[in-house]
Amino acid sequence: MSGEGRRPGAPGGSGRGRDDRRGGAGDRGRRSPRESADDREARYQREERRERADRDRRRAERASEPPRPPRPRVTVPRQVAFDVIRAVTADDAYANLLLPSRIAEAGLTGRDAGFATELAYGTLRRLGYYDRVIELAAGRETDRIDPPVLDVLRLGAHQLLGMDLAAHAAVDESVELTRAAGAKNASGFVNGVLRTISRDDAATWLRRATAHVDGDARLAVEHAHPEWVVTALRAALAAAGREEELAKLLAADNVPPRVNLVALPGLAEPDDITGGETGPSDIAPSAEIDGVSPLGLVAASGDPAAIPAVADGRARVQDQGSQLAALALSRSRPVEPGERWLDLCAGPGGKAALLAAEAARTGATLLANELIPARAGLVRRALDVLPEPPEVLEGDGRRFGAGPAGSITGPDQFDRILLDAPCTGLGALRRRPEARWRKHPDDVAELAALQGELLDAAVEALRPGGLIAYVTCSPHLAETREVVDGALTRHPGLRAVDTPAALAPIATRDLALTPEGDAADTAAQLWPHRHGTDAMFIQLLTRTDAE
Ligand SMILES: C[S@@+](CC[C@H](N)C(=O)[O-])C[C@H]1O[C@@H](n2cnc3c(N)ncnc32)[C@H](O)[C@@H]1O
Repeated sequence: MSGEGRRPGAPGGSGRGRDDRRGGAGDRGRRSPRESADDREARYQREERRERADRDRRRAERASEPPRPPRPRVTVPRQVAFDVIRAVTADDAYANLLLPSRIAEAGLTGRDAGFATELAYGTLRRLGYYDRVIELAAGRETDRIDPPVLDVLRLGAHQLLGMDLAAHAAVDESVELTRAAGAKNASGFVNGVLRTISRDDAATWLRRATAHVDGDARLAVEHAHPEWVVTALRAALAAAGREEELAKLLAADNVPPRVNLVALPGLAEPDDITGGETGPSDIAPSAEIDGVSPLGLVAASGDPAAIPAVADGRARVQDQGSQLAALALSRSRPVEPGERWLDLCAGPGGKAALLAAEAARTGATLLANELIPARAGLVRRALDVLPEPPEVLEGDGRRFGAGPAGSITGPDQFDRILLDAPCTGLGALRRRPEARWRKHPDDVAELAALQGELLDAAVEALRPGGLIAYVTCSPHLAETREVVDGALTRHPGLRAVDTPAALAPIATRDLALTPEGDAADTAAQLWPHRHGTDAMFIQLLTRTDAE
């Protein structure tokens, strides 16, 4: 029979018999001893049809099954965020400097870039709070957890409690991250701790973390600030008659600021920037006029760096509190042609650029000084957009005035001096997510001493009748009012100028700087929760005598 020759498995063919191959299981392949060759062939065909049908059914079943969950891999935004957090906690990197370059290297854009940013910034901002939750969930102190594993847990805790992401994605990817970070043997621990955290909601964990804690210690846990910072902010608010606003201030520190822009006078007008100029990005970048500075805008869509005026340096990203600080110096009294201005601590040059533009349009001359050469380079770059960029000196600001031998300018040289002093930056915690955990109370005393010496140099370099703006992006009293009080005591000819009154006609709205009934307060303290700015402190001072 022709069929037998073609089918290797058929009896009498070249291969083994079918029954042998099947091991004789079941009915299939069983034949009666008296089966004819035709019957056998028919049976083979039946079996073959049945086998084919079975195969097709199995294939169809496989196709209709829900896809098996792929082995969780770490998504790129999570990996980028973890790498940044690691660099911050292990190598003291600055997240705001590192993250943009890591996002660009990973090719993240749009929502993915925003996701990586929220993961990294949100985790770093609330680091102290997440550590408290991790201790409760793990039943051990965080300093007994391997640092890379602790960072995985912090990132996981933020996804569960700060971002409300799906627990399985947050937990599974954290376990993968643990392996990728070379801590494979801790993956069970990470899984267990994060599953414990995921069993309760954010409000429950907050209640647990703040149980038996009161006062500033409680606010510190609740708003993820070190306790000493809470206490310092309470004192600063109290000095401005606003102690009851402490919780609002702490909450504002945890909200990323809007991107504020300044239009440099004489080079760009705020109206030009809102006027539909389009750049190369897919979402047309735009900005709208808003905020407390007359030169200020707020980025509304797209990448602000792609706004043409920003791309060519005529407009800059700058906090509007910083804008008001520079304008308090340049606009609070008329400028006499030929005035000499000094920016004593200019790096990286944000306020110097604004002052240089103001000087250029009023006939004054600006000199900028910066201690750190690399930062002096940034100042030069910031000033490059001006037709005649001001000179930038490199050196210690304490060399100005009639200071020690080596004084470079002698006394009574300048009509206006900006002293935007090196400080703790406790007023800019919104934009530097890890900063609050890096500062130490000891930093304050050291900086306050330097601030006092720089202010002495500024007083000596100021001509009688001239104007100083003493500015810090910290509201800490030891860096603000106490430095000013010290200088007023040391320099009998120095007078505090009513700074709230000076700012009133400059700002776009009533800043309500002076607390009710305190007409004697000459300082201006801005606040994130009240003004949408960093907590800039501004004190104008003048010399009434020839010292
Ligand atoms: C708060 S920042 C100034 C910010 C700047 N005004 C701006 O708007 O971009 C203080 C600067 O003072 C510099 N600095 C620190 N000690 C200094 C000193 N002894 N003399 C001069 N500059 C100093 C720091 O390097 C830093 O660049």
